[in-house]
Amino acid sequence: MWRLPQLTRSHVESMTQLVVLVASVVSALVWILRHRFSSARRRDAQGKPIPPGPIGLPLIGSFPFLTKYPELSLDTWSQKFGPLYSVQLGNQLFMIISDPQIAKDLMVTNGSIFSSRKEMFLKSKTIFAGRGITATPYNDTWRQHRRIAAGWLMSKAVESYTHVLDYEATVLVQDLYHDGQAGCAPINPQPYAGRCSLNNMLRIVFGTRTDSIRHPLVAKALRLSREFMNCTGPMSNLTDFVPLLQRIPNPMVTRGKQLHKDLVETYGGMILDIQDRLKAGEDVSDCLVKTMIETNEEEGLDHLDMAILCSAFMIGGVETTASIMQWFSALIPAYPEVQAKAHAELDRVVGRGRLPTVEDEKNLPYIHAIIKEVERCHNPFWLGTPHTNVQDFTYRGWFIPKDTVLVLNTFTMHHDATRHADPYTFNPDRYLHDNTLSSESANLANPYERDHWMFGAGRRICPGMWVAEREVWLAISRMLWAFEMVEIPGEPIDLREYDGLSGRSPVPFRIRLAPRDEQVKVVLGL
Ligand code: HEM
Repeated sequence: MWRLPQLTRSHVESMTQLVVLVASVVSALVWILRHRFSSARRRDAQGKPIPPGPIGLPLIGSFPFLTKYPELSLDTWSQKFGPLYSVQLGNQLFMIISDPQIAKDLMVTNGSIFSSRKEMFLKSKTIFAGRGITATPYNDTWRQHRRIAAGWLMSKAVESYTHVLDYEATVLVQDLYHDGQAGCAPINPQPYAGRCSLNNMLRIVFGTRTDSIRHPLVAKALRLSREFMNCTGPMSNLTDFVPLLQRIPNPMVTRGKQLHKDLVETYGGMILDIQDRLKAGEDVSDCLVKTMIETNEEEGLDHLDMAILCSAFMIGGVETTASIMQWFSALIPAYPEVQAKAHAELDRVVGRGRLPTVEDEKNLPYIHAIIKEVERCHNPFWLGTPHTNVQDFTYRGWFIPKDTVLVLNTFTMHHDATRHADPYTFNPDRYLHDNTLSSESANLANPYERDHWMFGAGRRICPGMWVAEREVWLAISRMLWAFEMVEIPGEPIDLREYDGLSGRSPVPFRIRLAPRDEQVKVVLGL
C-alpha cells in the first residue's frame, strides 16, 4: 500500500528553502518597488540620508554574511564604511556603531531616545512572550523590572551576598583540585565554571544551589541559556526580519516556542515551589523570588512576569560570567610569563596562607589587568544586545529613522589600534595602570578611556556588572593562587574557534591544574 513518505529534517529544510525562494521573488519585487518609489524613510526632512553600508540581496539583505562569526563581517565593513554605517536585513534597518564617541553621543547623551529594544519575533515575542527586562521596549514595564532587578544587582545589594560568591569560588577551586586529581588528571574546567556561575545566580534568584556538576539542573540550566543564545543572535535569525517566515512552520519558530515552554516550566516551576514553601510557613532564604512574591500585590506581577524575569537573570547571569572564566582558563596556559607575573604578585600581596579576597583586589593590579584583557579579547557578546531609537534622529549629517536597530560593534572597538596598541596580542600590561572597575570605567567622561564595552552602554547597560565583576574576580584570582595551569602535550587549545552562536565560549579543551604547593590542599581544607 502506498503511504505518505515520512518527513525528515532534510525534507523540512528543503521545503523551508523553497518557501524562502518563492518569498524571495515576491519580496524582491516589493523591495524594488519600495526602494524605487519610497525613499522617504531613508532621508530626513532636510534630505539627510542614512549612512552608507553594504548592498545586500533582495529580501534577506546582508544576512548571508552574518551567519558565522558576524563580528568579523561587521569589522570588515567598519573599515570600508566608517564608524557609523547601515546594514539591511530583511525588513529591518540596522546601524553599526564602531566608535566610542558615537556610542556615548547616541546611547548615553541621547539615552531618552536610544534606550529602547526592538521587539524581535523570536526573542521578545516568542521566547519572552513580551515580558522580562532584557527585551522590553523603553517603557514603564521596563522601568519597573529594571528597578526590581537593580534591587538585587546594584553594588550595595552585591555586598550583602558577597559571602555566597566567595563560597562558590572556593568550591570551584576545591572541585577542580579534587576532580583534576591534584594535577595528575587532565580536566576541562568549562562545566565547573558553568556551575560556579549557575550556583551564584541560583542563590540570588531562588535561594538554592546545586551540589555537584552532575546535578540534573546544571545540564538543564546550561542547555537553556545556550539554546537562548543560539536562538537570539541579534543579527542571526532570518525569521526575525522576514515576516513571512514567522507565519509558516519553520525550525526556528518551533525552537523558540519550545524554549519559552522549557523556561516557564523550569524557572516558573521553581517559583511555584517557593510559593508553596512560604504558604506552608517554611523558612525561605532571602532571594529575588521571595521579594517578588512578598511584594506581588503592590508590584502587580503575574506568574509569567516573574518566570520570565527569573529566566532573564538565569540566562544573562550564567553563560556570560562562565564564558569569561572559561576563556581565562583557555588562554592562560599559553602565556606562562603572564602566569608567572600573576603568581609573583599574589605571593607578594596575599602570601601562601590564605585565598585572595575581594579586599585584595585593589592591591593586585596585575590580576585585575589580566581579567580586563581577557574581557577585551574575548567579549562573550560581540554584538551585545542592540538598542533601538523611539524617534527619528539626525546625527553628524546622517539620518537615523525611528525603530532602527543599533548594534555596538565591540569587536572593532576592542581591536582599535589607536586605543589598544597591537590589539590582537593578549597583553595584560596594557591595563596595568587602569585601577577602575569596569562598572566605574563605564562612567568615565572620555569614552575613549573606557576599558572595554563588554557590558553595553547607556540606560540599558548591564545591571549585573557589579555581581559579574566580583564573581569573576574571586574565581580567577583563586584559580591563579592555587594552580599552575598547563597545556596537555599533544592537546593544543584552539583560541580562534568559538562554541555557540551569540554567547561565545571556547571549544571544549582540557588542561592540567597542578597545585602550586602543599599549602593549596591545606588552605582549601581538603
Ligand atoms: C561577563 C558577564 C556579563 C556580560 C558580558 C553581560 C553583558 C550584557 C550586555 C552587553 C547587556 C546589554 C547592554 C545594553 O543594552 O547596552 C546586558 C544586559 C543585561 N544583563 Fe548582563 N552581562 C553580564 C552579566 C550579567 C549578570 C551576572 C546578570 C545578572 C542577572 C546580568 C543581567 C542582565 C540584564 C537583566 C540585562 C538587561 C538590561 C536591560 O535591558 O535593561 N548580566 N548584559
